[in-house]
Amino acid sequence: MPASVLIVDDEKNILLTLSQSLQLAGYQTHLASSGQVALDVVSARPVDAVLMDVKMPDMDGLTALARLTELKPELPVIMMSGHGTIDTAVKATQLGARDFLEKPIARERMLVALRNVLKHQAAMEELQELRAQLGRYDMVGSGPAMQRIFSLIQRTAPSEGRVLITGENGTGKELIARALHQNSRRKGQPFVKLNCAAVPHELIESELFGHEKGAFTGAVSVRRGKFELAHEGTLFLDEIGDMPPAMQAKLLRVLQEGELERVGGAETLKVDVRVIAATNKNLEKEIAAGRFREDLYYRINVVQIHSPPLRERREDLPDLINTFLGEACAKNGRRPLTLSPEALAVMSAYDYPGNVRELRNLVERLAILCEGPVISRTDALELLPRGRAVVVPPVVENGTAAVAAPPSPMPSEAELMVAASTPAPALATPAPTAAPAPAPTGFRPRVDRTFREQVEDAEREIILHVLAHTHDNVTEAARILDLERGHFYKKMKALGLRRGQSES
Ligand SMILES: Nc1ncnc2c1ncn2[C@@H]1O[C@H](COP(=O)(O)OP(=O)(O)OP(=O)(O)O)[C@@H](O)[C@H]1O
Repeated sequence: MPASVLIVDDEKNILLTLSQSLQLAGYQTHLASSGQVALDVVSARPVDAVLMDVKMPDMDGLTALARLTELKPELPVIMMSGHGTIDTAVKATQLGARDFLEKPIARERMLVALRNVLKHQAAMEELQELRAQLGRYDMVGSGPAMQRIFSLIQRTAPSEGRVLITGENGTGKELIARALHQNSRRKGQPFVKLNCAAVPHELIESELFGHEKGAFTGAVSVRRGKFELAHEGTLFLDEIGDMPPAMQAKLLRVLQEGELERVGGAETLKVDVRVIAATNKNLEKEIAAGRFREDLYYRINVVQIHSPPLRERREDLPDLINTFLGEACAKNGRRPLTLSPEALAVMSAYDYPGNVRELRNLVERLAILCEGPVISRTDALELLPRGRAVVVPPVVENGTAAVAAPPSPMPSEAELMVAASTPAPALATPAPTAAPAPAPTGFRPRVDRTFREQVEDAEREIILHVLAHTHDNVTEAARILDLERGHFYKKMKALGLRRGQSES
């Protein structure tokens, strides 16, 4: 997707000339005739960089710059001036401008300045992403359930004992497995993961044990399996309850003897691997139903750690929300948002079927959509899936509930869409006052956005909605929308949407 540049100048000719030059160089452009319109544009749509004149009527460029950096601290702004004095340039830099161009603008100089600021920005975002990924292994929560988990991790990690982690999807089972590895003697060695539910049955043996060249059609070269890759480290077998019975027998042998053969191979290989398994199924029931081997169960279940669903440990919600909110604001270049007690009450009443993963995704949506700086009860209500949010009475100032409110209906899809769509026009023309009446479908056309922009708004909303429903599972979302996965990814990218914290 081309980078988008917002050009701010009160002179129409300059706007058009610069826009033409940038478009020829492959950029997408937005135009604003004043500082105020520029502020509206950046709060309404993704903009990668701003080119702004210093001298403008109404709001001068330096004031607009100060407001812009307050609104979007990460957004790179390049100032332009025909009356460039050292003083203005210094002031602009102090206010956060990344560069300063003198008018008349030399095309090449402008393109170099833009390339530089965008490169710098991309490097900063990558760094933030890495930090966020590292932070993922930090487990948040201080209630009794988490304390019990921490204590079990502390006592079990240094041993060689196999661990079975149980719990619903999204409750942090993988985090627990990683924490066990990180706190074990094996921590400098590999941590290898295999999701048994995600690999087709016919491929699982070669995934685990590897294969020799020519072992089956498609085995064009020798491949080491997860056990070999995890040698001296830890192998995390996620969703072990989905392992096919034939494989369960083969796994049992490796666990008992520490030996394996690659598919199609004659050589016996010795491996030293600590196995940690996880499941969202009740394995005792699976054994009773004949779907899981009892002997394997006893082999993997030396110590069991249960990760309870989030609805059973609501005491951790404030910590989790604050942590995720801080991460999401940093990741999306927003100033920190705070959660009002009313919003916390609404979020605490919801049951989170997708557990912590769902909470993380919801909070990231809040950080992107909420106009802030304080997240209100309405923001929280609009965020939660329709029909599933428990409507709690509003809270009065002293923090206690006011007269019980009648159960207010959840907003309709169309209302949510209008509330979530962005208010500001991209062009310098002020928006006409009267908005068109809603169409018979409930869709409310907007006169301040083009047809294409409104279609994109709707597409963005639909995708976010379905991703929230699938807990950020892109494959599943693509399936629901009947789109090819690659096309769905491209669409997300074109709309400026990112996959957020989803992990498979
Ligand atoms: N206690 C926690 N503190 C911080 N983040 C957490 C916590 N528990 C879970 N998460 C976050 O929730 C998401 C899901 O966690 P994780 O993948 O560990 O769950 P899981 O139980 O293994 O899920 P699945 O069964 O679907 O594989 C991740 O983004 C993880 O960082």
